[in-house]
Amino acid sequence: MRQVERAIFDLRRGLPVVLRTPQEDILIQPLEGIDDTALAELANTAGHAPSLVITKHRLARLGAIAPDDADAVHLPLGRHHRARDIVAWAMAAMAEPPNAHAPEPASAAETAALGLMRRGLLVPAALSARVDATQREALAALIDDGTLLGVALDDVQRYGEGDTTSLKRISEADVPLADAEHARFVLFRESDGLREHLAVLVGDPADWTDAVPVRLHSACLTGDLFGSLRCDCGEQLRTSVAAISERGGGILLYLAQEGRGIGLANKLRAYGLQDAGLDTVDADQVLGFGEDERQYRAALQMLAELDVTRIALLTNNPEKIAAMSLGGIDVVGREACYGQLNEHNRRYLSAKAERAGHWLEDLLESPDASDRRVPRRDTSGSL
Ligand SMILES: Nc1nc2c(ncn2[C@@H]2O[C@H](COP(=O)(O)OP(=O)(O)OP(=O)(O)O)[C@@H](O)[C@H]2O)c(=O)[nH]1
Ligand SMILES: [Zn+2]
Repeated sequence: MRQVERAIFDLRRGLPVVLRTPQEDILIQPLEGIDDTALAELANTAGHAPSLVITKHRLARLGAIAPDDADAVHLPLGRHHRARDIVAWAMAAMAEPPNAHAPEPASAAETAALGLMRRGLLVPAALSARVDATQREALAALIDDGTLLGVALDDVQRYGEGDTTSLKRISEADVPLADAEHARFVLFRESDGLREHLAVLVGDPADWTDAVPVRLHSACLTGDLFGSLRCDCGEQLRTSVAAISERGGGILLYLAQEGRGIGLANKLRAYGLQDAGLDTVDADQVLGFGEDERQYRAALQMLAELDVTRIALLTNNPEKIAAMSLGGIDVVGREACYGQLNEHNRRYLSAKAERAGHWLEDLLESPDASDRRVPRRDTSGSL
């Protein structure tokens, strides 16, 4: 599995990697940062022009449908195609590849490669080239001398299942907070080392109520740390810690899911697209992402490790409740958790309500949004 982790790092550096099957070798290169030289080199190493691999979300954005509901498709390219155009076809708002309406389902290797790129927080779009028989020996030499990394497709497909991303409890300490003086931070690391998540334990677990108040908070560097007005995250973070403390203690899970799981680099790209007129869901789709790429496996593992099985969630997001329930957690209560509405985040919050079904009506319809900042007991709804 370490080869797979190395492959993610090579892809993040913009380097091609070779996915190997008993029948063939496939060269994969992320589209981010590609230029004409790299494009020509890829074609020469493989012995022919590559294809462009994009997700079904990107294809939908181009107005086409993936055959057989495939997760990804590939579009053959010619040697005359330029890197700049190909990059635009994969991730610009208004650019359409010439053959978008005749996509072929991506091969297993191509689909697996996009999975690695997501794990590496890259735009899920790649160049792929099946290595020609005439080039196989030369390619094997490049792998042998360390120029290229070769990874078995089998390993890539098994990666991410089970053990590779299971959490280890690494370290912990008391960290008194302005909103909860009695707080303890417990850090967990995914076993491949790529992501770290925090459990912030508020109060003394012995005093917690039977249904432990829990907030699942997805990281938002811009909002949590800098107080960005584009979203409501920073205020949700602070008010939920205060609310948990007021309710006798509980847990805030700070999840490494920046940008709904697409990463900070892509969130900033998505912000650029939103400034050009798209809403938060469409902007992510332009980049090839689904409307919410988050998974809650880490949260479930942390709750299990902390021996918590019954919770009251502070959230406006029905998906979080569904994810916990599906994972075997008894969600016995739900409480709203609002930030403050302002002219910069109104559109974002409206899109969350309208497109993703978040329960934000009270906030969006409030004549004076500022009275909605602190989550209150009386807003708790039945499930
Ligand atoms: N892709 C993308 N992510 C965004 C955008 N604005 C905020 N985010 C991210 O959205 C996530 C918000 O997470 P949470 O605060 O857990 O919120 P939520 O899903 O709205 O659910 P609740 O707050 O629990 O109701 C964070 O990871 C932010 O970084 C955006 O415009 N695009
Ligand atoms: Zn935010």
